[in-house]
Parts: sequence; structure tokens; C-alpha cells
Amino acid sequence: MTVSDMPYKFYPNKSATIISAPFSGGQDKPGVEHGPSHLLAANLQSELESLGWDISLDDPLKNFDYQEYSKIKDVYKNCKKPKLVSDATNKIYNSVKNAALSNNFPITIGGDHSIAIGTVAGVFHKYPDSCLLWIDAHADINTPLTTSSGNLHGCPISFLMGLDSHSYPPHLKWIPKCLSPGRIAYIGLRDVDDGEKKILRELNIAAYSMYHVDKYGINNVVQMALRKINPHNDRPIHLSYDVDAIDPLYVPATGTPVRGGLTLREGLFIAEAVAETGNLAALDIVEVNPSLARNDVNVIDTVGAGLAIAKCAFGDTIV
Ligand SMILES: NC(=[NH2+])NCCC[C@H](N)C(=O)O
Ligand SMILES: [Mn+2]
Ligand SMILES: [Mn+2]
Repeated sequence: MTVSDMPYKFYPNKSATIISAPFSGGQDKPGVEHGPSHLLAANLQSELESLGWDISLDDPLKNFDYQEYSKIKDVYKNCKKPKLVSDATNKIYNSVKNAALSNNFPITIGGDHSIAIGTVAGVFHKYPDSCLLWIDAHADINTPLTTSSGNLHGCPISFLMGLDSHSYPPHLKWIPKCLSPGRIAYIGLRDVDDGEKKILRELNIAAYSMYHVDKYGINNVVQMALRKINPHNDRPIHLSYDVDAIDPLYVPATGTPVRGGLTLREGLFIAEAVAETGNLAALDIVEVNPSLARNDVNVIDTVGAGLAIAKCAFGDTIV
């Protein structure tokens, strides 16, 4: 592959919006809501500006009243906090949509991975022809019928695809069914639930696990994944990056760590290779949870990895 002569084809004037999504309601462990403030304190904005980007900030959950939700019983069958997740991701959806509609590259910093309900829906509103590259140890494609944890950060893909849609909590029915199975590829999988494996097989979804990374090497895996979802390299690519794809050695401060993950270099290579296509259209960096660090080094490593992913995606190393 050659370096695109049109880097960032969808945002040629290199302007971006950093959207803070300090949200933890898609899972049970407090602390992931502090991810955005740590990434910003690590100079995310000025680091991206020094790469030639014009950066604005948005904070769609600024006035969000979390207290209100603790007063109500927010469960639907086995799904935890559907109203909270619905309302928060709807605000993120509008922020991402508005950024993309005003030609600002949306980079959303989480927060748990349920926020991708809003980010993917927002990007696909502007670019319905997009494809989604999901970097994660997990498939996050449980439906309300298959989830055993009830945590909605394990379900965003199924809502975006409309899988088992009759089972949805009423609040989540607004989510546009914008994603088709041929438009998503995974890299980094190693902790996939049985119900999820069945879905991945039945829908013939491009799923590259750590086994494939070892077998073919990271470059081949990225190229294979992109060829499946973007065969002519003309579609916008949404890169949704769960930092737990990277091995806990490098990214210890995350809610659902799984050993045997990507090396830090493999993880960064993915962001570089997607940037190199010229078609990167949105980025999420999720599941940074500074509260789960055992010491300061853990925080520095995890936040530093998130920052490095963003810089690679924004052209630090190649473009
Ligand atoms: N975004 C994440 N870290 N998701 C972890 C999901 C874990 C498990 N598959 C579940 O559904 O509960
Ligand atoms: Mn995830
Ligand atoms: Mn994960």
C-alpha cells in the first residue's frame, strides 16, 4: 500500500472536534468517566494541534444530571441502566453528528464502549456508506437476549445492527440501525462470549482474533480486515478503539483486561495503517479507567497509550 496523496480525504482542512464522553453507565466499575480528563491533561489537544490540526472541544454531557438516574429504577429485564445509556449516548450522537456535518473530524474520548452507540450512529448519519473497524479484546455484540452481564458496553454493535430488536429496552429504540454485518471488522479479539461467537459466525462478520494476528502478522490482518469492509478503499472508516485490545502489560488501567493482547506497537500500527488509507473519518478511544491503576505508572502507561493511538491516527508517524 502506498501513502495516500490525499490524507484525510473526508476532512481536507484538517479540523477536528474532541468530544468528551465521561460516561461509565454501560458497565459497573466506577472511574472510566475520568478517562477524558486524563487524556486532556496529557495534552491531547495540543499534541494534535502540533500535527497541524485545528481542534475544537465539545462536552455533550456537561449538564447531564447523573443524579436523576440514581433515583429511578433503571433496569429492563436483564439490561442494566438502559435509560441512562440511552440519554447519554443520544447526546453523544448529536455532538458527533454535528461535528461531522460541520466537517470536523469527530474524535470521541470515553468513557466505556457503550458510547459507540452515539459515535457510530453520528458518523453514519453523515456518511451512511462508512465502515467500522472495531479494535477490542471483546466483540461487544451481545443482544439483550445473549448478554450474561447485562452491561450495555458489551452490546453496542447489536443495537447499531438491530439484532434481536424485539428484545430492546424501550428507551433504546431510537438507535438508528445503520450498520450492516458486511461493514464491520474486528481486530484483537480474545474474550468473546458463546452467544457472540454464534452471531459472528451466522452473520459472517470479519473477526480477526489474536490468533490471526500471531498467524499472519498485524500488517496482513489490517489489510485483510480493510479489504473485507472497504474493498475499493473509497468508504469512510470509523475506527473505534477499545484500549483493552492492547495487552494489559501496556494498558493495565481498564475495566475488562484480558491477557494475551496486542503489543503496544501492534496497537499503534493499526492506527497508523488506517490513517495511511486517507479514509479515516472518526475515532473513538474508550475504556481508559485511571481508577483501576495499581500505581501512578499504570496511569501514565494507559493514558500514554490512548494518547499515542490518537497521535498515530492523526498522522504523527507517517502521513
Ligand atoms: N467494552 C468492553 N470492554 N466490553 C466488555 C464486554 C464483556 C462481556 N462480553 C459482556 O458482554 O459483558
Ligand atoms: Mn469494547
Ligand atoms: Mn473490550
